[in-house]
Amino acid sequence: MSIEVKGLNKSFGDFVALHDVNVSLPTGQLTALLGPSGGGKSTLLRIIAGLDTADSGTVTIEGTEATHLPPQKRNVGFVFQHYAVFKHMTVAKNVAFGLEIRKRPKAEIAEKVDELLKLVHLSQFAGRLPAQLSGGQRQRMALARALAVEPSVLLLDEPFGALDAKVRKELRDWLRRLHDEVHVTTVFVTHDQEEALEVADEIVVINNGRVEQVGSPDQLYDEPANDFVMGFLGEITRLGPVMLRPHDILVSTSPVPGAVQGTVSRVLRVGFEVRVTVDTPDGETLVVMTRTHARSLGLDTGSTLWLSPEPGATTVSAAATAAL
Ligand SMILES: Nc1ncnc2c1ncn2[C@@H]1O[C@H](COP(=O)(O)OP(=O)(O)OP(=O)(O)O)[C@@H](O)[C@H]1O
Repeated sequence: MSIEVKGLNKSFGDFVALHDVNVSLPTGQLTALLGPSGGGKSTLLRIIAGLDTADSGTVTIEGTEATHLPPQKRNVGFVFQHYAVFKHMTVAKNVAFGLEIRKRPKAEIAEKVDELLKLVHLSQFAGRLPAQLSGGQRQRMALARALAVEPSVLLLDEPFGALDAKVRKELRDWLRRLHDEVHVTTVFVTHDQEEALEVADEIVVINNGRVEQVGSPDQLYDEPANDFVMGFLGEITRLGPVMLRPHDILVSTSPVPGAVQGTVSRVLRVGFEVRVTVDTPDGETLVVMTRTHARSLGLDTGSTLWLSPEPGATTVSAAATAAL
């Protein structure tokens, strides 16, 4: 294991930011810490980096007990959303910085900087100042700088958070490719489920200071541990005793044994999908997504429908979801 976090607790005054957090992250993997704002993702990352201390619990990095080690002794590289770059230094100098303070030989530094700038596709900008780069280019420079000292672990806190959607998506694909090339154990924080599902090998879902589930994108999607995980990864709706995805509901215009009966209150066509809002006799409103054109089913406001989960649909119990 590259990173082992055991029994971690952290409070700020009365506020519990992390509650008995346990995670094991294998070497070489790209892991996302995913969850809503304020859930504790950054606090966990900062404690792994050594920028913050836990009230109790341990952090082990590559087999070394690191709980009380200062950041510079942990062999971690980090990149934060509001990158701290040296504004007066060129891109090449920024990347070389960590190696220079470690007093590496000049030739070795030059070679390493060259190699890293190639890796992040910034070779032609080596002589520019950070202010002369775009936001995405600056983040790539920050990644090259973090990688320069060959950390055993790379920690990224919403590294693309401040960038516009298109650049964000490009950098996301690029990070995945970079990771496939370099294989350094990487942990990144995101509140964007699509980003986590697309990029990560493994996702740690964190909410209210607790780990809700750890798993591959497929595991989380196909076997969500609870309604929170399922709802955070996409839209869910309640159908009788279960929660499920709106497109996993079978619609019938004639009675089906065991199905939930309801009345259509709205039909909305969005491209190839039809979103049908249905009111049930016990006062619930749910949304069904169907690709069949509503007209072919004869659906209209006021129609009666019978709804049941598609065979094989992923469902979680609705018992604990009263608070949703
Ligand atoms: N230094 C601090 N003092 C007091 N409270 C703090 C401090 N740092 C974090 N918190 C609180 O701890 C909780 C978790 O914060 P954290 O930054 O870890 O969340 P997050 O999941 O990373 O959220 P975001 O995506 O918004 O960054 C928040 O409610 C935050 O207000």
